[in-house]
Amino acid sequence: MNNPLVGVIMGSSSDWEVMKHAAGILNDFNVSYETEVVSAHRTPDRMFEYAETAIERGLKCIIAGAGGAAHLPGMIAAKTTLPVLGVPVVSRQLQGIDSLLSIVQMPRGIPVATFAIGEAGASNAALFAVAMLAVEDTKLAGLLVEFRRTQTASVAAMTLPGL
Ligand SMILES: Nc1c(C(=O)O)ncn1[C@@H]1O[C@H](COP(=O)(O)O)[C@@H](O)[C@H]1O
Repeated sequence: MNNPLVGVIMGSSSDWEVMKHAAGILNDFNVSYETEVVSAHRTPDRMFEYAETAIERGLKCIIAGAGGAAHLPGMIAAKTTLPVLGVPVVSRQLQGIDSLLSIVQMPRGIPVATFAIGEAGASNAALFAVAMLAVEDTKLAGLLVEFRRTQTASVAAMTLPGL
């Protein structure tokens, strides 16, 4: 693949089961991306370096997933002006409510676009990244229209089991 356009990062390898759904969507749309474990809490220096070099490395946005005290998306957003898309990962004790609130309740001035808890949020964050890139890429825009068309057709074809 070409130089990565999207960074997909997460606080721990244990987040991969959720975050792989973002990677899967980017694969489907043939969007180049990189995946890394970066933690604001456990690898703060690496987190700063990742955010500070993101623009010069050619990234256009960063999808950041974390669970529990999920400060990673907000801290990445604090150190880069790239759009940051936050994915709350389901946590063991509080089922991801803690992750969601940690990501969504940013102070004014440092936004993080926050998605739903878990797999659907990871998929939608990637679809949102695709939509942002598609603004300047007509081929990608066409793929997005096709994706919606296929989705609409598959929902229209849904049947329900009898009683
Ligand atoms: N929320 C964060 C951050 C951070 O925000 O910097 N770093 C790791 N974590 C989260 O800790 C959870 C448990 O991690 P482990 O499974 O490694 O114990 C993960 O969901 C991770 O995202």
